[in-house]
Amino acid sequence: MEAALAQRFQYPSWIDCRKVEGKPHGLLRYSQRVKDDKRFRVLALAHLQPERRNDQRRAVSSEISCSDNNSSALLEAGSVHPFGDEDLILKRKAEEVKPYLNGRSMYLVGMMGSGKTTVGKLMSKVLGYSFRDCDTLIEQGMNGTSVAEIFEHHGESFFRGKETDALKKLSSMYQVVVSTGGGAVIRPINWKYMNKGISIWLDVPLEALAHRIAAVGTDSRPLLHEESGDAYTVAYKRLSTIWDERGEAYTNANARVSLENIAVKRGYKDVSELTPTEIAIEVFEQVQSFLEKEETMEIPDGNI
Ligand SMILES: Nc1ncnc2c1ncn2[C@@H]1O[C@H](COP(=O)(O)OP(=O)(O)OP(=O)(O)O)[C@@H](O)[C@H]1O
Ligand SMILES: O=C(O)C1=C[C@@H](O)[C@@H](O)[C@H](O)C1
Repeated sequence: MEAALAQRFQYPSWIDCRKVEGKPHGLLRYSQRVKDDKRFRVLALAHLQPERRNDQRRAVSSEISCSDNNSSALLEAGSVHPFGDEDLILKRKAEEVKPYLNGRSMYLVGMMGSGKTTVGKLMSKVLGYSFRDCDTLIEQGMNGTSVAEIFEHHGESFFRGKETDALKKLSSMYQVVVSTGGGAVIRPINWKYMNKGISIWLDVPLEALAHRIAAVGTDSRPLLHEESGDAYTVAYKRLSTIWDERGEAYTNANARVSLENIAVKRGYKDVSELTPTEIAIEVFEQVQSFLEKEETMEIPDGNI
């Protein structure tokens, strides 16, 4: 019965065995002959249990085989967490990416409630970067006046000016993970500042955003605040209008992290199952892809 319920999935990929040596859990153990080949194809077959355990990881049984052009072998069969210890994976991912950042800061962009603060704090911790929240910086610069009060007493355009000033200041810093305000993407000048670092768009479905915002209330989010209606419906309607106005602007980011894509990749039923750590891992994956593309686009010296 359990076997019938189990989901089966495959994740074949080319890997460099120098990268997997010493991975935790002792799962990827290769013979010296295979190690000497350095690059080979690994096919991992895993059986996902449909239910999550308390520790938020899925227990699976797995078979890992590898092959090169001439031969193939079953390397390991046993029980494994396919995404392992997420905290450790996140730490390793950060260590992998960090040397290629050259100290550049990371700017998280996305709609209100997309997780920029939550994910950004995790990223800064594993990178050893500092974390800055652009809204908080604006509030501090106004002697603690809240964003909601700034909107109420001075209007949105005054706030946008302060937001640009804050981004300008942040752009002169290195090794910072910045959680930008949801509307930072609408002014082209802000991109000039964010482009000093690497920008990442957290792309979260509106339904999920509305659920999150309904759960915490709209008091601190003046653009979503309305008098009547049930919290989810009000948030969803306002988010839809805002999305129509600025959805396109988010695509200017250097990298996109789609929660729907991660959920599909991990075999989850929807994005609500994703933990902030899993999202942060994907952020580093997408940053890595961006850096690889950036490198191939660099013009070699002397060819200008
Ligand atoms: N992966 C997640 N799953 C469920 N809830 C989450 C997730 N990430 C963040 N949240 C929750 O959603 C809410 C918004 O998160 P957060 O403050 O990090 O978003 P934000 O993008 O910084 O929002 P804003 O731009 O409005 O300040 C918080 O209550 C947070 O706990
Ligand atoms: O989406 C927006 O326009 C905003 C998002 C918040 O982070 C704040 O910057 C402010 O409430 C405006």
